[in-house]
Order: sequence, then structure tokens, then C-alpha cells
Amino acid sequence: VKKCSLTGRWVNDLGSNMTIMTMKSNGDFAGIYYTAVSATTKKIERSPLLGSQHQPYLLKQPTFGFTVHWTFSDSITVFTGQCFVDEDGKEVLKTMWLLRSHADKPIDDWKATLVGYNEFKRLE
Ligand SMILES: O=C(CCCC[C@@H]1SC[C@@H]2NC(=O)N[C@@H]21)Nc1ccc([N+](=O)[O-])cc1
Repeated sequence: VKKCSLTGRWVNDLGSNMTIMTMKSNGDFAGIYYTAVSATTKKIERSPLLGSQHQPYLLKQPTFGFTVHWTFSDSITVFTGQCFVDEDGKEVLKTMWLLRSHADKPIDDWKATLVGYNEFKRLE
């Protein structure tokens, strides 16, 4: 069965969720991300994501990447990772991300990129 095609709904360890709605034959996809947390006091809003994955029928446990363009904050996150299928047939996305926020001037660039990791499970 075609495991690790990323279309559908996912939730991560922070409680954020994402829905991947469109998947092209070349692996390009689009969706919506709703983060459970933010580093701004602004109201959190759904934000669009664009990404690409290797095709699960060619490569088992494919790698992928996607970018979230935050609509409520002048920042961008890029996620990259791999889909794994555990012994119970459950899909897990192991990802790392870079979160780039806006810096007022070049001297502030050093503190403008956060790095972290998230694990996503499929929401049935
Ligand atoms: O807060 C934000 C935008 C939302 C980021 C959510 C992050 S993405 C990686 C992690 N996984 C998730 O599911 N959610 C978190 N941007 C922002 C705003 C201000 C500053 N700042 O330094 O002031 C930095 C980033």
C-alpha cells in the first residue's frame, strides 16, 4: 500500500497540525499549517505551505522538505525530513526546521535563525 505519500492531515509533538491537500506527480505538494505555538504575541493564523517529496513508489521511506510562509509574523520556517513506517505500519515524519525571523539590520542577523526538530504522526 502507498505509505508515506504526505497528502492528508498530520499533527506534531507541539500539537501543531498540517493538512496537505495537493500532490503533483513530481512530488510537489501544497497545504495549510496551523502552529500551536509562536514566538510573537500576534494571533496565530493558518499559513500556507509548499513542499516536495520523493515518490514513495520509487523510494521507500522518502525524504521531503517544505516551507511555511507565516501569515501573522514576518518569518519563514523551512522543514526537512523523512517519512518512516514503524513496525505497526504507523507513519512518522522525523523533521528538523530552521525558523528565520526578520532582523532590523545586518548586525542583528546572528540572532535571527532558530533551529529545532519536530515529529509528526498522521491524524486518522
Ligand atoms: O512565531 C513565529 C511563527 C510561528 C513559528 C512556529 C514554529 S515553526 C517550528 C516549530 N514547529 C511548529 O509546529 N511550530 C514552531 N515566528 C517568529 C516570530 C518572532 C520571532 N522572534 O524572534 O521575535 C521569531 C519567530
